[in-house]
Amino acid sequence: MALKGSKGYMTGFGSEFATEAVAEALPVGQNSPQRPPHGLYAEQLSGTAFTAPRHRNQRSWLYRIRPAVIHGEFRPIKEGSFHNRFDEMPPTPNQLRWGPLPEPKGTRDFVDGLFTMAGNGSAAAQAGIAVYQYLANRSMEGRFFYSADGEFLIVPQQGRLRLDTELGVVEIEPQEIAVVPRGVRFRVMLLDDTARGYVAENFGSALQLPDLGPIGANGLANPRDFLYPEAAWEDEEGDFELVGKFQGHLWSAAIDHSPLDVVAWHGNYAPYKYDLRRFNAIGSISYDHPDPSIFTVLTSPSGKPGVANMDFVIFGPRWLVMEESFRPPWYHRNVMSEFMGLIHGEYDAKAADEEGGFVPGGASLHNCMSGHGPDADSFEKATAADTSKPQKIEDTMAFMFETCLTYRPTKQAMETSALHQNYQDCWQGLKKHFKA
Ligand SMILES: O=C(O)Cc1cc(O)ccc1O
Ligand SMILES: [Fe+2]
Repeated sequence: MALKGSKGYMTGFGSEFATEAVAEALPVGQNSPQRPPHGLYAEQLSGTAFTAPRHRNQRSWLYRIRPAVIHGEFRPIKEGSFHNRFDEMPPTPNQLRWGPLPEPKGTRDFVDGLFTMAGNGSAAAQAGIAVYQYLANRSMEGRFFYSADGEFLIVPQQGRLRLDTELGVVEIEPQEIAVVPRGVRFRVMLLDDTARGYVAENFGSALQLPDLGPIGANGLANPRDFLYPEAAWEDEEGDFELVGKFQGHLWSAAIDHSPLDVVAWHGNYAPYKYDLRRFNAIGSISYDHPDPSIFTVLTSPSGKPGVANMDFVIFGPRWLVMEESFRPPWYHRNVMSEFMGLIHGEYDAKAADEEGGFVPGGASLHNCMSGHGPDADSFEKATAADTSKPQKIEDTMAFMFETCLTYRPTKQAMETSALHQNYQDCWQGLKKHFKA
C-alpha cells in the first residue's frame, strides 16, 4: 500500500508550507470554507497553544476525506517492552553501557518493537523525554500510531524506513533522522528485512534549531536541509487499528478506514527529515576540545535560559587540529545527563574491549554528575599523539540525547543481557602519572 500523490519534499526548517496531492484541494484565501474543495473536511492540528508567540506558533490545516474523530472507542492495551514506567527501580549513578539489544523472537512491527531504555520527567508534566530502541522485522499493516505525549525523533541505525504519515511520506536511512510531531498519525513501513534504531520521545517543547550566537547566520544544521513531505493520501477501508500513546500508556481503537487520508495541507506543523551527513561541524582551530554543544542539531528548550529539556547532538566526521591539547572529550561530570548511541563506525573516546566496547547499535548512559571520559587506551593514545598534525575523524556517526533531567533507566534495560557487566573496567587501567 503506497500513498497517492507526490513523494517529493519541500525544504526549510519550520517554514509555512502549502501542498496538495489533488489539484485545487487547498482552499484559497481562507482555512475553513463552508464547503471545502472536493468535498474534503477541514481540520486544524495545533502543536502549540493557540496563543503561543507567532515565532513559536505551530499548527497545520488538514484537508481530509474524513475528520480524525471517526474511530471506535479507545481501550487500554497490554504493554510489552514499550512503556513509560521509569519508577520500577531506583535510578543508578553507575555508568552504563549496552551492546545491541538481542533480536526478539517472532515478528514485530515498529510499535511492538519499541523497547524503553530510560526516561525522565513525564508526559503529564510535558517535560522530559523517553528513550527507546526499536527492533522491527515487519511493516505496520492495517495499524496506525500516534503519540499525544511527545514528538518522536527517530534515529535509524540499521534498515531504511518509510514513514507514511497524515502529512505525507518521509523515507529515512541510517545517518538520516526524522521527527514526527506530537499527535500526527503514522505507520512505519520497513524498506529492508529488519530495522534497528533509537527514538527520543520529547515530552517538552518542540525541537527547534539552536541559536547560533557568534557563529553567525550559517552553520551547524542549516535550515534548508530539513525536508518536509508533500501531501499524499489513501482512501482505504477495512478493519484497521489506531494505537494511541496517551499519558504514558497505550490505547487501541478500531478504525474502519485509513487515517492517512489528508489530500492537502498547509502550515508549519509537519514531520520532517534531516541527513546528519549535511551537518556543518564547527570546532576549535586553536587549542582545547570545545563543549559538545557545538554539535547540537536540534534543541528543545526547557524554559530556563540556555537549559535544554533535550539536545540532539551528533559526533560525525571532522578534522581535529587543536595543538598541544588533549583532543578527545575530556574527563568530566555534567549536571545534564547523557544518553549516547552509535549509528556507524567508532567513537573516538571509546576503543573496543572484551565486552565489545561502544559498538554500532549499542548505547551508553552517563547520568547527572557521574564521572566519565575516554577509556584507558584512548587516554594513552591521545596523550602520546603528535598534535602538530591535523587528524581526521572519519567514517563515524555517534549521537547524544542530552537532557537537563536525570535519566531513570527501566528495569528491562537494567536486566537485558545487552547490558555490559564490566563497563567501569575501561577506566580502571588509568594510571597515576603524578610527580610532585
Ligand atoms: O561523554 C561523551 O562522550 C560526550 C561528550 C563529548 C564531548 O566531545 C564532550 C563532552 C561530552 O560529554
Ligand atoms: Fe559526556
